[in-house]
Amino acid sequence: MTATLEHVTEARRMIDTVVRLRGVGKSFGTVAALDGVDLDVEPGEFVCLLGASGCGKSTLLSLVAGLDRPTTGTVEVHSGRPAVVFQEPALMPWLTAARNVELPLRLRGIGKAERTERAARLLDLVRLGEVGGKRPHQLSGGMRQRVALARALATTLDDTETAAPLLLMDEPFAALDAITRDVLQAELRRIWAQTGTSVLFVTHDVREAVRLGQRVVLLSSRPGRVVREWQVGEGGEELAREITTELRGVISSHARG
Ligand SMILES: Nc1ncnc2c1ncn2[C@@H]1O[C@H](COP(=O)(O)OP(=O)(O)OP(=O)(O)O)[C@@H](O)[C@H]1O
Repeated sequence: MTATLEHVTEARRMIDTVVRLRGVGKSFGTVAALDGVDLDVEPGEFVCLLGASGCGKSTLLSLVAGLDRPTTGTVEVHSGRPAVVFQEPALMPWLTAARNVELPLRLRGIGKAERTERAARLLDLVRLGEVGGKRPHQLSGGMRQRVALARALATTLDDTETAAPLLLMDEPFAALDAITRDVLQAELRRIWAQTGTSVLFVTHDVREAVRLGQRVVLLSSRPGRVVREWQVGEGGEELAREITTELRGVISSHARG
């Protein structure tokens, strides 16, 4: 077991980029959603993609997830199974929390004993160890989103494989109340640090981006292009103000255009 984990760590060290986008453009008919986007995500890196509504954030995430193809440019993803978490948890209502987490393992043909054990471990990781037997309607919105996160981790984390894990998150906390959102942001940072997964997190909330990301990438409005990016260090408040000013500039220049 130790040897396997060492192999995994070594292999992850050898991959220098999990996501690499070069000159990516995407058009829907006459609507240019993205244009000339270059973006890298390194193994274990937490990148927040920030932009106003309609700037192409979800489109970019769906290209990385392989749900759609770019019109121009290249999308390379070096991850065995990237997992997506959306704003809505999209759980199967007839399955318990534990069975929902097991689902991606079941689809990969992993046997009952192993998937039960892995699902229990992941539910512990998201601090839902006590509620594995409950169905989605018996859980709060925040708990349902924790189950969705555990299910995504079941998809992308794998003790026995060498591929880098990757979580793609599309405004996953936007539908939650402020207190629950605050708690889940802290939980996500803890889980990211514990699992070493790369995260590409889409948001229109500057504070959320600065709180969560190691790097914040600002997209312009239609077509979405990378305008600027920041490494997040100390002084989050000041950085949030600087990014907000830049975001407002991007929105007003779009409104004039
Ligand atoms: N399947 C599609 N067909 C046609 N137009 C689309 C399609 N998907 C996205 N678009 C358009 O592309 C642009 C970018 O959409 P996208 O959903 O990626 O933006 P977003 O930044 O995620 O927005 P929001 O924050 O509001 O979710 C929008 O103008 C949208 O109307």
